[in-house]
Amino acid sequence: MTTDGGKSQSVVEAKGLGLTFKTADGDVVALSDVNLGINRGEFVSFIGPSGCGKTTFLRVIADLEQPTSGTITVNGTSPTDARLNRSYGYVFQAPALFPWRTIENNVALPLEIMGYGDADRKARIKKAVELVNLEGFEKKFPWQLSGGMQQRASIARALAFDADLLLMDEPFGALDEIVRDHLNSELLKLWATTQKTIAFVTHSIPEAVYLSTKIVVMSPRPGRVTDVIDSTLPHGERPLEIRETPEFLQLAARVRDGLRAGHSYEE
Ligand SMILES: Nc1ncnc2c1ncn2[C@@H]1O[C@H](COP(=O)(O)OP(=O)(O)OP(=O)(O)O)[C@@H](O)[C@H]1O
Repeated sequence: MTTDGGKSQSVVEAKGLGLTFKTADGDVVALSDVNLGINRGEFVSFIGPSGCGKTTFLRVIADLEQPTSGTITVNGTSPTDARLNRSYGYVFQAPALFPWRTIENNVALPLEIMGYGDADRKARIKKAVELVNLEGFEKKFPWQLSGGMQQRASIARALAFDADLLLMDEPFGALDEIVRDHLNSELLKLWATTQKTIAFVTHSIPEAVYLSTKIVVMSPRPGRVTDVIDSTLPHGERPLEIRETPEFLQLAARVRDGLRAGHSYEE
């Protein structure tokens, strides 16, 4: 296994990565021969049909699943070391906030676990809450907030300890289109401001194209990467209207072609 000691631009490096789940009904090949690099500061989206291994790949990065073949490094180390070094924040599909804790106390949770002192904790909560535009809602409970605001709170929680890498598993999948648009443009701003590296799972072609500097198209049975598209759109903030430009539509068409090629069934 090669490591770069954290010096290079590479945040995630997967080589020949495979993961087969052993189940009562036999083997399930969730990932097969995945070769992929994510560089520092990139916004990488993973798109593909249900069951193609997107979540599994994120979970391997996060050390929540163990690969059965190949290698993967995170920040130049093993995923286990990266986890112990608090190298990433994880945002789940559902907000997963504790209902009995206020927003600020939910954001505080990882900081409490990590043993940050009172003053440091307060400063970090303030900064994270500002980054997701939730000022004024710190004392509210999750159930007093809309779904979009709850998801912003869980992003704030993932940002609170300032990990360089943000893993986001379909964070806006359950939200309506208008709210999703809004959160997409906020997320881009946040990414441009913080210069984090983001790995983002989605089912939506426009979302993947709008957000990403790189789009990884995956296909199921077994989960493999069928196309890696470097975005030609400007990096950094993008107006929502960019989605009507020929360049955007061309990228979207390429993603769609990649998804079609990976499908073994009719639409
Ligand atoms: N713990 C597990 N045990 C057995 N099989 C699993 C396990 N976790 C995932 N799988 C299987 O591995 C495959 C990949 O699952 P994964 O959740 O990574 O797909 P996905 O692309 O994220 O899907 P979705 O878009 O629906 O979230 C699926 O066939 C799934 O059923």
